[in-house]
This record gives sequence, structure tokens and C-alpha cells, in this order.
Amino acid sequence: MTTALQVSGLRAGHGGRQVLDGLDLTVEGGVTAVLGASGCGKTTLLRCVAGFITPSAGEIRIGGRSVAGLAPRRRGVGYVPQEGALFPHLDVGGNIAFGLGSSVSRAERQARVAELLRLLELPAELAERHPHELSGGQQQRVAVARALAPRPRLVLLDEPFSSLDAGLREESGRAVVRALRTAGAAALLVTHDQGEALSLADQVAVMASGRFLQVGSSAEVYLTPEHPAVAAFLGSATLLSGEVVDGRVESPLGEVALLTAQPAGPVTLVVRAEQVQVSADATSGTKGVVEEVSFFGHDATIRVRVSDDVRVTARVPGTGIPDIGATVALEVVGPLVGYAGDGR
Ligand SMILES: Nc1ncnc2c1ncn2[C@@H]1O[C@H](COP(=O)(O)OP(=O)(O)OP(=O)(O)O)[C@@H](O)[C@H]1O
Repeated sequence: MTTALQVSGLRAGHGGRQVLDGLDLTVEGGVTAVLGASGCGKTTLLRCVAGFITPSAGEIRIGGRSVAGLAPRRRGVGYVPQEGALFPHLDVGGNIAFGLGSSVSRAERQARVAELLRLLELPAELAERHPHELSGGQQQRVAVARALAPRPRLVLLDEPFSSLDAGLREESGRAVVRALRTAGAAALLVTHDQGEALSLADQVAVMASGRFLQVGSSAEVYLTPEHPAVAAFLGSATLLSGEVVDGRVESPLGEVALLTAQPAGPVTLVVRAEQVQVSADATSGTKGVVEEVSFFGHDATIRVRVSDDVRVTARVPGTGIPDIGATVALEVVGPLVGYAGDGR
């Protein structure tokens, strides 16, 4: 099977200002999430692949062939813009069938619309409704159905679930990924939601300032971040300065172990919130005072002041949350990711 998308040395910008600074990305199939802070260039990348922006350098290959100079509609790509952007004057059936072209018979269009509604787990009777008669989640699914109608090899999704509330976002995300897999389409999913990226994608590409810091599976980018910025961006982590002395690693939380050995000298340590064990009796471990509590229901994160310039975030069960102002003891569980140098 040919590679769905290959981006090499891609540079692009707006009005002479460079935004993408030499991107390389390979999407064999499945869902690749492009994750990064607002303004880092995610939409610019999607618009280059779709053909709405002409890159200043580099190459884009879709399904094995270069798309340089090819008009957007000839690229075999489905595009789901932010907010879905359904045609308000067309009903759902008309929206979904829009991309099928005039050579398709009425019966074929109806059959394809019904098939896509089923695929996106939407009721058949929605075909005759107009976009304003749908919920936000239904509108997004119809936008995906419209993108899938001409059977593209690649679908580009630009923050498709960002306007939905948390529960609906997860449900819609799962349904859309199931539909993409059944349709056999690869997808590039732009998001700034790390939970969405890690839970939905087969591959996560972490972007900052127009570059990819790391591209790998969800587990790789989370468990073995290659850059402190990747670690800080994914999950709740505290970056601490430590020191490697005689093979031991000293940190503000006492002696710790490293996942990969680092040379003697300063080291930047990534302490995940779930790697910090908190005990209320403050007998062993490093003492600190709880400054902040964020309650999420199933669990909570607490921010603990260890010294004037060290604060550590820890995850605690929702039923055992210490009070603000309480003294607790912190212990690091398991080996930490560390980078030589004080690169925080
Ligand atoms: N049409 C445009 N003209 C000029 N500058 C633009 C244009 N579109 C985007 N930019 C700028 O390019 C940079 C990257 O924008 P882009 O939309 O690609 O970021 P993003 O990562 O998708 O952000 P967000 O998550 O907020 O959508 C930003 O600094 C933005 O202000």
C-alpha cells in the first residue's frame, strides 16, 4: 500500500512571514494527530496539504505522487474545516452528496448518503434536515461524512471537535475515528487538546514554532519525550533541575533514578504528576506545603511548594485530597526522563 502522505522539508508562510520551518512527516495510514499550541502552524500545514497555500520549499506527496501545482479538488483529499462549515442552504443529504459530482445518478447519491450516515452513526432521517436543525456534534459528523463521500485516501480535520463539550467531544472523536478506519482513509487531525491527540491517534506529531519536536506513537511521545518541551506539553509534568554526581542523580525531591543514564553534571528532570507519591503523614520523603488543588472528579492534581523556587505537581485520587496549607511528603516513583544540561 502506498504511503498516504509524505511531507519533506516543507516551508510556508503568510505574506512573506515564514510559519513552517522545514517539516518532515510520513503518514502511512490511520490517524496522525498534529498537536501544538495556538499559532504554531498546524492549520498552515493542513492548508498546504489541501492545496490552499503554496509552499515556498519542500514537497508534498499524497498517495505516492507529488501534488505540486495540483488544484485542491484534484488532490483526492477530504477537508473538514474548523466548525464544519456546512452549506446552510442545503439539507444534510445535499451537503454529504456535494462532492460526488454530476455524473453520479440520483439513486447512487441517495445510497451513498444513507451509507455515510450509517458510517457516522447518524439516524437516516437526518438526511432531510438542514444544518441549523442539528446539534453541534451532529454537524461535525455530517462534515466528516461530506469529506468522506468521494472516497478520499486522506482526510484533513482541523480541530473538528473543539466547539463541543468534553463528553460529546470524546464520543464524537471515537465515532469519527471508527468511520475513518471503516472507510480506509488516513487522517491528519489538527488539535491542541493533548488528551484527544493521545487517545485517538496512531501517531502524534508534536509541533512548536513551525517545527516538529517529535513524531511517534502516543506511548512514545508521552513516555519517552525527546525534548523537554514535548514533556511539558503532554500531560501534567514538572521540570526540575538535578545533578548527576558519581552515577547518582540528585534532585529537589531527593535521589531519583533515570530512564536513560546521563553524563555527570546538570540534568533536566521530567517529573510526571502520576510519578509523585503523596503521603499525608509527612514522615518520609521530601516535605512540602499544598498551595493549589485542581479537582477533576476521578482524581485531582495538587501543586506543592517544596522550596522558594521549586513547586511540584502531583496527581492524587479524588477521595484522598489534602487541604490547601497541609504539609505532605513527596516521593518519586519509578525512573524519570532526564536531559543532560539545564535546558528548562
Ligand atoms: N491568512 C493569514 N495571514 C497572515 N498570517 C496568518 C494567516 N493565517 C495564519 N497566520 C499566522 O500564521 C501563524 C500560524 O497560524 P496557524 O493558523 O497555522 O496556527 P495554528 O497552530 O493552527 O493555530 P490555532 O491552534 O490557533 O488554530 C500565526 O502566527 C498566525 O497569526
